Amino acid sequence: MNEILDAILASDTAPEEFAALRVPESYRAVTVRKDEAEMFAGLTTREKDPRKSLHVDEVPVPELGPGEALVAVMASSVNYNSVWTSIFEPLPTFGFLERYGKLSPLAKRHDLPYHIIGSDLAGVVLRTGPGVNSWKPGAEVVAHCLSVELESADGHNDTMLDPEQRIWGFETNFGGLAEIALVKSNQLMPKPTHLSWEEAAAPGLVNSTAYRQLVSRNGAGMKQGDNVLIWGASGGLGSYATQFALAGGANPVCVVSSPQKAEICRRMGAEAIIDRTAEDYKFWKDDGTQDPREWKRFGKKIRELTGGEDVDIVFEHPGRETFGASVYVTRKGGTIVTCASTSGYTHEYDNRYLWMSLKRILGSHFANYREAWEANRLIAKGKIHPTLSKTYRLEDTGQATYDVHHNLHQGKVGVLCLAPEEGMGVRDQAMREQHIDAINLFRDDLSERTDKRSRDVR
Ligand SMILES: C/C=C/C(=O)SCCNC(=O)CCNC(=O)[C@H](O)C(C)(C)COP(=O)(O)OP(=O)(O)OC[C@H]1O[C@@H](n2cnc3c(N)ncnc32)[C@H](O)[C@@H]1OP(=O)(O)O
Ligand SMILES: NC(=O)C1=CN([C@@H]2O[C@H](COP(=O)(O)OP(=O)(O)OC[C@H]3O[C@@H](n4cnc5c(N)ncnc54)[C@H](OP(=O)(O)O)[C@@H]3O)[C@@H](O)[C@H]2O)C=CC1
Repeated sequence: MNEILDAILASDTAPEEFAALRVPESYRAVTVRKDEAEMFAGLTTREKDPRKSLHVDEVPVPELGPGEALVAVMASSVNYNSVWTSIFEPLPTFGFLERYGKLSPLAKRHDLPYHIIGSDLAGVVLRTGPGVNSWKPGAEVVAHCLSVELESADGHNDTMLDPEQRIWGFETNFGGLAEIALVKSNQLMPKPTHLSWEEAAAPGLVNSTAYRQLVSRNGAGMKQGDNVLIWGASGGLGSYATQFALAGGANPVCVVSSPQKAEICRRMGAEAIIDRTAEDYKFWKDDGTQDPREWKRFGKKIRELTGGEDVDIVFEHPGRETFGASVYVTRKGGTIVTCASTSGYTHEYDNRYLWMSLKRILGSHFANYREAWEANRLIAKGKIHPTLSKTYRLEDTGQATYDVHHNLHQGKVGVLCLAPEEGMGVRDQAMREQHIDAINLFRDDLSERTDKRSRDVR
């Protein structure tokens, strides 16, 4: 592994030298273990502690198949699906691996008693399998997390509709929170040259998801001037949705839960911000009854901020707790676009407000190949920026995941895999300088941001 790291850090290693490097037999990876899937039985969701279920194990390098690549992972990031996996909710992920394993002998490799998690990476291609021509050893890449087989016509227009669609590192094995990852080569995209490894690894999953959900014609198809209500506007998904709204000429109405998060939204350029903690909305009177007066109070607040207008689009993901309010506050003919249900997946809303006002609810999930590519291109062009706030070592992924589980984080949380420290891997310093303030906007404090500007990055 040291030889691989030296070759990457040298930054002028030729592709043929990368191809000649010996791939080790094993590597360190963050795993959950099948025999621990019941370890949190009887505990509440909040009590389930990722620090107990996530391990850093030495695992064998998987056999490389046709159309695949082995990537040396410099950095990865924590996604909320890392939280779901680590608390074995809503299902232990081993069922996904077992089902995938039935597909073919190659897919059977994924069905193991341990699951290497992680759905983002930035790193360097080490080896490619038969049939891979576009990517060579030594290429600096990021990977999106769409794994598809594409043997069925169902997915030929929109690869998210493939019946064998899976999220890499969640529904497949050999994910990105590791020193080496196995991906299909179609997941690979060029690493943005102005970003460090951990910055480049941060946007992938959430940026692509927000792009489809909000911008793409497969999602809400946001247009200039739209009012867009964004829940968790400084969180993983929301921090990209807010940027897309601002960059696309829409008006984000950002919902957050603290003055610090409100300040981050302001720094991004948003003006309409609601602190849900300060406003103390109680959309539910008890576990089974919502309070429409609270929906109305929320709607009035939105109207105050928009000059009397209702929202064209609600960017939904909290789910059960907010969904009734989201349907209520959407304007006539508007769209509630949802990709998740963090607070509970059985939603309740008053359907009269949906049909009488001709609103629509739209389901959205990750992004197809093309959308993921377009979302990464926007990062590479400096139109949309990573929202990395903090970076952990691979050994501390449990703590990093705990932070996200308990909503202690801002934006995205990064993990250094092979990268020995933050700030490495920048290839276009001039472009970085142009965007440095935006890149560091989510960093914890100003002094850290100043450090990052002046550090001599490799
Ligand atoms: C990019 C990042 C994303 C995120 O972070 S998303 C958030 C994290 N993800 C989640 O929380 C989702 C986790 N996944 C799940 O909870 C489950 O994954 C699903 C609920 C989505 C699906 O569960 P399943 O048990 O796989 O569902 P079934 O499709 O109901 O399959 C069971 C059997 O039911 C059959 N079936 C499906 N639809 C029908 C139908 N309409 N009529 C009759 N049968 C049906 C199937 O074929 C299959 O059958 P057979 O067991 O024999 O294979
Ligand atoms: N289908 C898909 O493709 C994808 C789905 N997801 C899912 O989306 C969800 C969010 O992911 P992500 O943005 O990365 O997570 P984060 O935790 O980074 O951000 C979510 C934000 O939502 C807000 N929030 C959480 N709970 C509630 C609540 N009960 N009411 C109102 N706001 C709430 C919080 O912001 P604040 O406290 O400031 O209000 C929080 O910061 C997860 O369930 C994840 O699994 C994520 C990516 C892709």
